[in-house]
Amino acid sequence: MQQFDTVILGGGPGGLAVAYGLHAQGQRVAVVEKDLWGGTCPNRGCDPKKILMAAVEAQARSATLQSHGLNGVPQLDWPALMAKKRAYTSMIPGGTESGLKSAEIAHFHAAARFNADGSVQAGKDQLKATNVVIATGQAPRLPHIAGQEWLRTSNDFLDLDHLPDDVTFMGAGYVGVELATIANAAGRQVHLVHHSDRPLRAFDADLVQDLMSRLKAAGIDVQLMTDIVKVEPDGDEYRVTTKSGASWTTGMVFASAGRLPVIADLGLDQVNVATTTHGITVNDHLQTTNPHIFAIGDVVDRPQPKLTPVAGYEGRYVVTALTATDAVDPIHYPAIPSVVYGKSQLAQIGVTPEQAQRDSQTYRVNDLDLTHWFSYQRIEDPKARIKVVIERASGRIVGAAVLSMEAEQVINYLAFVIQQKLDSVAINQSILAYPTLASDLTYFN
Ligand SMILES: Cc1cc2nc3c(=O)[nH]c(=O)nc-3n(C[C@H](O)[C@H](O)[C@H](O)COP(=O)(O)OP(=O)(O)OC[C@H]3O[C@@H](n4cnc5c(N)ncnc54)[C@H](O)[C@@H]3O)c2cc1C
Ligand SMILES: NC(=O)c1ccc[n+]([C@@H]2O[C@H](COP(=O)([O-])OP(=O)(O)OC[C@H]3O[C@@H](n4cnc5c(N)ncnc54)[C@H](O)[C@@H]3O)[C@@H](O)[C@H]2O)c1
Repeated sequence: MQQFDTVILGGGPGGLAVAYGLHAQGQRVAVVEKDLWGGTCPNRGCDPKKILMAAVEAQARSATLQSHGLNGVPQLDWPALMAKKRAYTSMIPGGTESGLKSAEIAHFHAAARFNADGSVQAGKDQLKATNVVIATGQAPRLPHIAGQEWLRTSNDFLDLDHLPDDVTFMGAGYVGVELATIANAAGRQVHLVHHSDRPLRAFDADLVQDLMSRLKAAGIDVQLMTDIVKVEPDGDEYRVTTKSGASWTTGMVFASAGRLPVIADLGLDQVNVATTTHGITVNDHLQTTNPHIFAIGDVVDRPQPKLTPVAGYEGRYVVTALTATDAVDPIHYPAIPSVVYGKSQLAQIGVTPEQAQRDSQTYRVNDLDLTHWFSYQRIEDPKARIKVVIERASGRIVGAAVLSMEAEQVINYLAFVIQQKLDSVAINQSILAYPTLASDLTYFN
């Protein structure tokens, strides 16, 4: 039995934020990881996806500038791109582990599980701690259809030696839209199949429709209101069949129909930790139904989007909660930006235009077509639009939804504007380099 102040289950962005934070405060901590040190984001999520996306973005920039004195659109070389991705990801687990080693943070490579006495079993090691933090994340959900065993996931896509000529994505959420965009840019025939009429449900419906039009214009076969019911081998390929009886052959089918919390094998019932189908139940101090066990990041059942910066923020909150001498306030989140990356990026933050329309006494919405604004005309962005939500009483921006090739930058500027409660007078106090995206900020409200 080894004794610690805090044991952390999961060595992803959430768990590592807790481990380093508590270690810096002088706690004896141990972190347990069953698979790849670093977790989903740097190994098989955000970072590898964004490495592939760099080539997609460069290709898109070249394509739109064909009428702008540029000749020729570069082609994606999948093996070379994958080699670049692997050069990055292959270093992550070792680099993360050696970081823990040099910080002298105890770490165990094993699937952790609670024992009935509340200790944590990590392989042959039994770890006893005053508190435990669960940060075990989510894993891809495989829909229950005939031929489920033939479905691949984002983990497979992001490490494919060979990308088939024709691929199908089942589910048009973040993962489906982003990976479909990459496969399409690599010159593959792509089917993006969604079961309802509302892909990317958390985002503004008008802007999602604009994005779907962009995906279709790029040649992606977007099928809404379509249920895939069967996948079966057909020679070297797979045959996909829908509920309406339509069918086609495709090289690979990827389940991009959401992710599920990793909770099944943790022995949570032994330690009185309640869960729902969405994850671990926590209060507004991120404490589970067992007061000595906390949970953070993708594994928790909370309404905040499941994103790396959110996992890190929750990790830092738990560090404060476990080291403060006085009682800490409930967790309060700043406005959280989310971005669906691609040739056209879709981003959102704060009060949504839909919420604003429901409460039009409090908010107004500026729906601006930015396509002909200099910043977007310069790069020949085919469609740039922003809906800015403004609080009537203060005149301040409190939310926005953006579609453009530059949305990831615009949304981060707006994150500062919203967080710092800047009104247009305050923004005008700064001299911002012109002509840039930042210098557009004063015209949004
Ligand atoms: C394809 C894809 C793209 C994404 N892109 C973005 C993006 O662009 N931006 C963004 O912000 N977010 C993105 N995300 C989401 C982001 O990866 C997650 O929000 C983030 O990784 C959550 O961190 P976490 O620490 O909660 O969980 P994870 O990173 O999933 O880490 C949990 C860790 O716990 C380990 N574990 C599980 N069970 C046990 C056990 N019993 N014992 C020990 N260890 C265990 C797992 O192996 C894993 O390493 C993406 C996700 C995917 C899948
Ligand atoms: N850019 C980013 O920040 C980024 C990128 C990828 C993933 N993520 C994170 O990972 C999480 C998971 O992403 P995701 O795309 O897997 O999930 P998601 O929940 O965003 O989307 C899955 C979609 O699939 C649909 N669906 C469910 N069952 C289906 C079926 N049988 N057939 C067709 N469609 C079906 C759902 O209605 C949903 O719209 C996201 O919520 C996000 O937090 C973030």
